[in-house]
Amino acid sequence: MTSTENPAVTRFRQYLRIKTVQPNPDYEECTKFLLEQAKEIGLKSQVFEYVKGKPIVLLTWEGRDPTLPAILLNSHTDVVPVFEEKWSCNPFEACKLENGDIIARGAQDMKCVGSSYLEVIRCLQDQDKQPCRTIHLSYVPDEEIGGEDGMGRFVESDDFKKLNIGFALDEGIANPIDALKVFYGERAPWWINVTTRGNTGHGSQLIQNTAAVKLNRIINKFMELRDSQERQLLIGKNPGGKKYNLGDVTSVNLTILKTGVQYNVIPQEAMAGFDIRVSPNVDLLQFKNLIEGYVYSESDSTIEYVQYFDDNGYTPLNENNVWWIVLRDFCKGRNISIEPEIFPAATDSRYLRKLGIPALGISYLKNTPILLHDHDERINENLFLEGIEFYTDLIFHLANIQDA
Ligand SMILES: CSCC[C@H](NC(C)=O)C(=O)O
Ligand SMILES: [Zn+2]
Ligand SMILES: [Zn+2]
Repeated sequence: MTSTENPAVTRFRQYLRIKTVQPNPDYEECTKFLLEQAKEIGLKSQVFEYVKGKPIVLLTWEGRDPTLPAILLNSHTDVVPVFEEKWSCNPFEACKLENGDIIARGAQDMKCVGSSYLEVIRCLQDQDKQPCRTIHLSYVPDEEIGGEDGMGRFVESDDFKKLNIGFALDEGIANPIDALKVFYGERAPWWINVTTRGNTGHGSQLIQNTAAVKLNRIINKFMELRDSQERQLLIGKNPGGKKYNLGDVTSVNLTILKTGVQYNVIPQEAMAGFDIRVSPNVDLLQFKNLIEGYVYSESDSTIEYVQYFDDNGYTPLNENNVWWIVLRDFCKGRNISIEPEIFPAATDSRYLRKLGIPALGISYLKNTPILLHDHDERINENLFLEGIEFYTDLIFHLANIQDA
């Protein structure tokens, strides 16, 4: 006998089936779906399109006291590409296994969260529990490719300023153990191209100051920096005596190398691309001077910032942060362990924190393998439903905070 599926799960699976996959996400279909949901629930909806074809869907449930700063529940609508042949079923069918696992691209990152937010509003309305603060649900495009045309543009707009956001929730990551990750900051993503130029000639000679020789010296400096950070991660302790997490150190990775035309011709130009993530413990200006010093120590060498974020501030988790206190005590009361950390990669929260808006990243994915961006990304339907209960009570508490 087949049991009937919980309607929340059915709606979640519908959302997963919309192919918002980069590089050509179907944002039109996605917007249609979200607006239908809003209509069903009775939420006010707005669509902002600061960049053509990249809609930001904003759904609003007004609170009992709309003069109080509002809560923002943010999620991105795009998902990363798939290697379909590596999946055990079609990543855009959202198939469900006997054990309740739902397999789909976006199941963890982060349509489970975006769906849960909608279900939270349904639940609170069913329970006749209108909180005092207004709740906005933002569904933003392009997070997976940097978010400049999504959250980046949104936070700069008057539409955003009018919302008077006091606190935001955004994505987290799965945790294989029985605890929730809570992200209160992230590292600044810098993607750089280092280009060197030098003498050319016959490949049989020992010509001085070639582009490759210069680039090699620069790469070595970056690699020494990488080694120091790796050592800190593996054996170091922070000033509080705790082991470092990845988010606490700065990562440097050589990810692109380009040069050469023919074996016996010394190339006149060489390029190295690095993915650097600058920890919130680091002064950004000093760090910029340090790496530019590496590059400019070689003649005719340049640095280009392909991705650059000039803020690595975080949301302090102290007694003055009433949002954090409520969240921490809420989890404690429910016997849910939490692990506060710095997110190692980049999320849309950085745009909010840069404006001074406190933002915490939580995906209700405990006891779950980390499968974001991986093959067979999945979430169990029972965990998804448990997450809705969690978010419903948590968001109700947060949206009823009086003094913040
Ligand atoms: C710098 S924009 C790219 C964003 C992407 N975010 C994640 C979560 O993978 C990253 O950190 O690589
Ligand atoms: Zn994500
Ligand atoms: Zn992602």
